[in-house]
Amino acid sequence: MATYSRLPGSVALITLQNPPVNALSAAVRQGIVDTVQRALKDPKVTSVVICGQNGKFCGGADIREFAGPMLGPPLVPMIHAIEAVDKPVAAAIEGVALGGGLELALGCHYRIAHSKALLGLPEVTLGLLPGAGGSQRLPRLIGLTAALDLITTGRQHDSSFFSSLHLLCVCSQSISSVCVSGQSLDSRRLSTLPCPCPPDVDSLLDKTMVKVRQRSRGALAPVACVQALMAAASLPYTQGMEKERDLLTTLFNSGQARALQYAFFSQRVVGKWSLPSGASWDNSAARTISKAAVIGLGTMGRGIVVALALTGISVVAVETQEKQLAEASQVVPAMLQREAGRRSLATPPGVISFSSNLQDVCEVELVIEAVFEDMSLKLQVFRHLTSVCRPGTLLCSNTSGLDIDRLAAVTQSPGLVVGMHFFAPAHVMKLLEVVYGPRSSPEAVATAMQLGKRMGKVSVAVGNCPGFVGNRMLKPYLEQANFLLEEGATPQQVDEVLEEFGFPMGVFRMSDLSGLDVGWRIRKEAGLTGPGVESTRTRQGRRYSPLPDQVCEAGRLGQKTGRGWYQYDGPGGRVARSDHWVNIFLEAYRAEHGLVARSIAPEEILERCLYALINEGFNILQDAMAAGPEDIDAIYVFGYGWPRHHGGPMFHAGQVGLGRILERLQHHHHNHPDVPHLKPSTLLRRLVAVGSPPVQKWREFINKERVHSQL
Ligand SMILES: CC/C=C\CC(=O)SCCNC(=O)CCNC(=O)[C@H](O)C(C)(C)COP(=O)(O)OP(=O)(O)OC[C@H]1O[C@@H](n2cnc3c(N)ncnc32)[C@H](O)[C@@H]1OP(=O)(O)O
Repeated sequence: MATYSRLPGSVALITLQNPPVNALSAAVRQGIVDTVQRALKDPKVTSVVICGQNGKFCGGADIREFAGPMLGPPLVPMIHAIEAVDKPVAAAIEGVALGGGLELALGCHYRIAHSKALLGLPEVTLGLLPGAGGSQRLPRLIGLTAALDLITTGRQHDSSFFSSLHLLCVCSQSISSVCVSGQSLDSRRLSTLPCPCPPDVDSLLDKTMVKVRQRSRGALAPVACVQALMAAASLPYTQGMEKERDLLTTLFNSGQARALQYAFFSQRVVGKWSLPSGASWDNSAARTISKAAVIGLGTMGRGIVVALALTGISVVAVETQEKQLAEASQVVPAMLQREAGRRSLATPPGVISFSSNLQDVCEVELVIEAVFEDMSLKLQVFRHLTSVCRPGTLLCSNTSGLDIDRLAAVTQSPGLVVGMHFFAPAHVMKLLEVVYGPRSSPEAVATAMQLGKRMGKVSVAVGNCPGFVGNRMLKPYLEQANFLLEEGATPQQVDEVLEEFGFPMGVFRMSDLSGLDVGWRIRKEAGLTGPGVESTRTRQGRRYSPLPDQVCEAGRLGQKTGRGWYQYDGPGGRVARSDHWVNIFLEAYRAEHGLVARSIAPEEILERCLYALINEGFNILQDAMAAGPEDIDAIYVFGYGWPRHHGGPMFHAGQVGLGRILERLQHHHHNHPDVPHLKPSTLLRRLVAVGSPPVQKWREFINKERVHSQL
């Protein structure tokens, strides 16, 4: 709703009230319409100020309402009516003015903001465009070039940025009242202004279109944003608004908008974590960490040190190899400085001290071990840590899939051990898997989750199983990609299909980037390859492709060696080019194993890779290793490049139709009975059997099934 009050004198104050962010729900819109009318009718009122309750102007349209029928007064005519009134209306912005909130402010005649306010038009991130006149008013105020950047990226900025664009005036005190009166409003109605465009407007629009298409392949909203701004640049306001409306309608009805809105809420759902034990975010206290240590200063360790220091935590960075330590003590401060500059931090970074002595961690509150991915080495480190650290120190491992419980077992306080699985580069990537074992205490999980949040990560609590959630699902995906090569595909064909779907990189390019030796080592440890293992295509009772092992044996470890599934311009090169060697190698491999290459349709490539991955997601939910589909989807969107406009693998499954996924998995499993990952999971079957409920209902269904022991 919106409340109305008359300040002493002649100013009417309208306050938006819809906690927590004063989103423009039907009730708020109705409140605005009513209170503006009241201000207009009151002869004593000469000007109007619109503000938001609790120090927040407005977080935009109420996203939760998008799923239901449209109720209450629509935004566009409401804002238009405000712009048309003949008493001056000012938006007094504190906290946030985002999306529809900023569009409302753009309909006002004046905008004044607190210096710390955050403004932006993030609709594109929800699969929409600023469809309440924002795409037409903003470029008229700040010019086409700046508006294109803001609207197509959805970036948010503080008020000093916007005041430099003459969008608002900034004040440094809390806003209690603003009064503007006595001036002509003609030039304050943005819809009546021309749109300032650069001389090479067509080239600007073309270049932006190419850029947005490259940035998020297959995403509709950024393209629609550019089209709306083209209209602003070339058409009168009224026709521009018609274009805006048509584009918005198309976006609203697209699956992409639903997927992106789901992604918005899943990011928030995962913060409200719960464990099978009943411990959860609202009943578990977290410790505040001010001093931490990182053990191992390879690529991951260095990134973790920077991520911690950026939050103001003092870090003891330990590396026992002198050469590595010397290199890290040069590189890490530079990384920190660069990242701190990029983020223009409010908190000064924490102090980093480098050491080669594990003893130096004795005073810290939390340790993150990031040594080489080798269980015996990690066990040795944990035994040492438990003897040198103060009782009560939290011991975390950055393992990407090893058993947290085995590490906990060698410590004096297994309850204080959790996994903190970062993604490379650790100071940049948003995802953090917080891995709890059966003995991890709620306090340890809560602390790791909160620390992740402080570092700006999307932290997801996951159970302790090989590969946890992300890498466990990646395994069947990689496996299918290798099988497809055996059957006749090339790495480029597979990658193109996945990139067309929206992944920034296909599976083979991604493997080359990460280093092919990572998986090779894991397969050796699992006894799947290496000296003494017979070179067959069935190992440990299931189909196995030795292709990636043989590529490694040829010394091709990916980008770092300049050769992998592709060739690069020397070691460390980044541009992947197809390699004749790979084609000859694949032909020889097929001939050796009596395989006849067939032409494989893109649909089969996509289905086998994605549905095998999705099927493992269902197994993970069934095993209670993730609390709900949102957890899996957040992991894939923030850590594995899953295109956000497809919501995440589990959401995508719902959009494709669970019945269809089941039917295709059955089909592929029938053709490849020796591939257990293609066998449809029990949970998927159960969901189809009860009529394929929407993804938002799965959590409840799984919990019920578990109670009745159906899973
Ligand atoms: C016709 C088309 C015209 C207009 C279209 C739009 O306006 S679309 C909406 C555009 N606005 C946004 O995209 C802003 C989304 N919100 C945010 O970015 C952040 O929530 C915000 C406002 C910066 C606050 O961040 P903070 O970290 O402080 O809180 P949090 O994100 O956890 O949010 C708190 C709870 O508020 C819910 N929420 C936030 N924004 C909206 C919204 N616009 N509509 C509905 N609900 C919103 C959020 O889900 C949290 O609720 P919870 O129950 O805890 O999940």
